[in-house]
Amino acid sequence: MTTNLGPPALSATAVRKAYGDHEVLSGIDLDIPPGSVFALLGPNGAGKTTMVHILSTLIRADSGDIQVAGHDAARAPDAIRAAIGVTGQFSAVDGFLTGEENLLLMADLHHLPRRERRQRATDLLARFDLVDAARKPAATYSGGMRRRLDLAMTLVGRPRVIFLDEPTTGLDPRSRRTMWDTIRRLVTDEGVTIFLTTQYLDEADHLADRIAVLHQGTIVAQGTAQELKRHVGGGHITLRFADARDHDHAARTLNVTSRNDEALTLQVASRGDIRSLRALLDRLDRASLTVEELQIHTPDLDDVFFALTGDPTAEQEPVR
Ligand SMILES: Nc1ncnc2c1ncn2[C@@H]1O[C@H](COP(=O)(O)OP(=O)(O)OP(=O)(O)O)[C@@H](O)[C@H]1O
Repeated sequence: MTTNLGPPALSATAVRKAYGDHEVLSGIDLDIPPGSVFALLGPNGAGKTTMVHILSTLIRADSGDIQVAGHDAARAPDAIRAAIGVTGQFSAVDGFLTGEENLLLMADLHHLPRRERRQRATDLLARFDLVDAARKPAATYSGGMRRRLDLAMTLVGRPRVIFLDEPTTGLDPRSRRTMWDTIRRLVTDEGVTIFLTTQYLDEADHLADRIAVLHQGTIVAQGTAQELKRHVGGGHITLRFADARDHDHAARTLNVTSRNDEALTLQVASRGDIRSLRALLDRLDRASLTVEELQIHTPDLDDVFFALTGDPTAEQEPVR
């Protein structure tokens, strides 16, 4: 849910970064409202990690303007660092320490007062469902518990913007769902802004209010999951006929995108909405053609991703 209060939590204008003559980011613009989840999607090597490193002030862009949590990256990188949390693929969890000790250590690093430090650790252990494991070494934790502890440690400093670099890579489906719920709760309960990079399209679909697809250094599409799916197309209806004559007649009557004479199927481009479905069925009725089976394929983020990042067979249409 986008609460859209005040100025953006994060904005980038014309951000460029090159390593030698390899331009990794060629003019990136982003505008992320507070209290929302933003997902940056892109194939390997697209520049996602570079973008996160620039936004979190770990490295500097060659040019462009960046504002995070109201601070300018060039003028006040320390203020940005104080306002953000970053959990990456390399976790900050120390396996020799217990979950509680890891949190207390983090509280010390943030110079929390003595009483507050213990209270914060206790609250976070409860919130991240780690109370039973609090006194056990983190090395004994499952992958999902470790990720939750890592995220809890990030929250010790009460960040306003959190960068999550592939937060569920390597987790089993149930742990991924728990992690998704945890991330969404952070946004609804505390109004933090999440900047997520992921290689999982369903993760972006499930979590993100807005998604940007990064490809070869530029953002080739940006919008809600629904907007991206609508613009890219790729939806179709598959019709299966019992009778070869009906199949052939329908193939000549309808505007088909492909036909299979063995399976007696036809594919018709469609967004899968009720109006176009009714129009299709009316046409079949008027021609007295009997359809044995009908399947609707609505475009998913896979279609979007492949259309934009290089499946040569996919339909392509620029999106903004
Ligand atoms: N320090 C560096 N020096 C030279 N080239 C670099 C450096 N860091 C990144 N690159 C190059 O920049 C490109 C983008 O890398 P980046 O890690 O940002 O991509 P990514 O989208 O995060 O990919 P992945 O999902 O594989 O992590 C790659 O071609 C990479 O080789």
